[in-house]
Amino acid sequence: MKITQSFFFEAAHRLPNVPPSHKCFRMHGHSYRIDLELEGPVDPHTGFVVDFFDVEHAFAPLMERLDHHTLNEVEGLENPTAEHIAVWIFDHAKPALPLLARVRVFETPHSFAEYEGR
Ligand SMILES: Nc1nc2c(c(=O)[nH]1)N=C([C@H](O)[C@H](O)COP(=O)(O)OP(=O)(O)OP(=O)(O)O)CN2
Ligand SMILES: [Zn+2]
Repeated sequence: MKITQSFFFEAAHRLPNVPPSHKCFRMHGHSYRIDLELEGPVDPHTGFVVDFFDVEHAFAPLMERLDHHTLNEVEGLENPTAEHIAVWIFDHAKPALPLLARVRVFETPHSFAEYEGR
């Protein structure tokens, strides 16, 4: 069974490795949406794969590091593309969420990066 929980945060970033003529070379902001997908068996008693409240609690420390921050200043996100943010979130969230199977990072409603840990 798969479950997905979405989180939303605001952050600034710039992409240091695109040409200076690229608009994303300049500092700007996004309203990010993060989808955390967890996969595992349904507990026969609770009916949950994982309680959504527990997912929220486990993800809260990472939200603290991202929400209303300049992502380039976050260790490991010096080049904060959606792809790198997806990997960063997966790697940092996995220890607290062992059933984490996929992370999607939406920079806009119509563009996202997806990472499954490989
Ligand atoms: N493969 C990727 N391509 C781009 C990424 C990325 O992370 N991975 N990031 C960007 C920039 O962050 C850019 O700000 C993205 O904005 P954009 O898709 O252009 O969307 P906007 O809403 O800001 O602009 P519109 O003019 O409305 O399309 C670029 N590429
Ligand atoms: Zn951007």
